[in-house]
Amino acid sequence: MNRTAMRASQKDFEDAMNQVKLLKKDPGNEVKLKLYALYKQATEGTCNMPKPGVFDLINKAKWDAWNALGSLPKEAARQNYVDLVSSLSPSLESSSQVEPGTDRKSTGFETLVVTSEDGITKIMFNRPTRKNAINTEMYHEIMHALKAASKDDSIITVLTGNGDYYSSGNDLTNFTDIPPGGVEEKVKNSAILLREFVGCFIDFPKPLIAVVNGPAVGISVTLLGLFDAVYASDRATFHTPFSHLGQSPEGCSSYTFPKIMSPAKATEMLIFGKKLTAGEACAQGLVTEVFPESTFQKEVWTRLKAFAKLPPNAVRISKEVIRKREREKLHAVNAEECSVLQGRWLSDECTNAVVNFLSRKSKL
Ligand SMILES: CCCCCCCCCC/C=C\CC(=O)SCCNC(=O)CCNC(=O)[C@H](O)C(C)(C)COP(=O)(O)OP(=O)(O)OC[C@H]1O[C@@H](n2cnc3c(N)ncnc32)[C@H](O)[C@@H]1OP(=O)(O)O
Repeated sequence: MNRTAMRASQKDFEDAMNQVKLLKKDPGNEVKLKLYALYKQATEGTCNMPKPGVFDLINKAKWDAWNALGSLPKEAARQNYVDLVSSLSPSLESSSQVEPGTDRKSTGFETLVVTSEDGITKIMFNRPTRKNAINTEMYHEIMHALKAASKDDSIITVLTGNGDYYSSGNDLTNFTDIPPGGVEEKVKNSAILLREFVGCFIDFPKPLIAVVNGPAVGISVTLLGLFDAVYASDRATFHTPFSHLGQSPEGCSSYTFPKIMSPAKATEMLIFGKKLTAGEACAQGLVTEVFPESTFQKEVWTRLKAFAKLPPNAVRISKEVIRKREREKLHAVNAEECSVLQGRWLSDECTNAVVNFLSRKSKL
């Protein structure tokens, strides 16, 4: 069958939407407007929105692109969308062969489920049997997903966990995979990876929201200081046992935590490893609001959907105004924390703690 005779299925269309997020190169504004217009036409039909005002430049450009499609049928728009994405990414057709049972919305990710709807991109940690511990692949995939989310049509981005944990932090088996260059090379590369990873959170341009569905440990806690809002189930706990692990604070927490919760309270968490309940974390300002587990998902997602209806430009510009003064400082803190951690990872204190965990002699 030639392409014009083909009709893209809903599955092809969803695959194409996911593929757009994985594009390595920004396709440029003109193509992005075409994609937007075809997507709206395919999902909602003929443009039925009021024309935005002349000063709302971005939304006016989007409206113009959608309106220009006139009464193009939904099926044709869907096919044109798939064809356009396919022309941007030659690998689309082969990657649409997804293993049975794989969540189609997360095509391309091994450790995450990434979905985008109602103006919200949701990045869900998806290693529930490992308590969503972050292995090297997951560090890379989170960075990839954040970069895609920063450029997509969504208004807000949400991180959450699949299963009973939000995340148990760094996967301690990351310490076991020593390359031919030896442990020094491993430590150096790990510090580069960590710095780049945390940098993605510092620079993220849209509101970043954590939906903390259960216990959070280590780096998954420290990063919360870089989020714009943190909603937690009353089942969640917040634990940064760095001294117990022979390590030191990261994720800019050496700077953000004393500011958020006072130096003394930050000391209890970051040096003495005090585990906070969700209520305590809220009282300290790390968590925005706590919800009962029984209504957590419903209440939080209702609220987030309302946030995602706000005018996109106002939301993005407001985040920039609030965050920009601190960005340079945060990058400097991040660099210093990573440099200190390199030394810690080579210490006997750290080695012993990791060996004890991996040989099942210790748990938090
Ligand atoms: C030199 C190279 C360094 C490379 C580093 C790269 C960049 C790192 C940057 C960040 C640095 C550090 C920050 C941190 O995050 S420190 C915090 C690290 N996390 C932990 O110490 C948690 C360890 N886990 C536990 O203590 C427990 O598992 C738990 C979380 C309290 C849950 O206990 P549980 O009884 O409810 O469940 P359990 O049976 O233990 O867990 C199920 C299986 O999952 C495995 N698992 C859980 N968490 C981790 C983890 N963080 N790392 C590796 N594996 C984990 C657990 O072992 C179980 O597996 P199995 O069924 O026994 O095989």
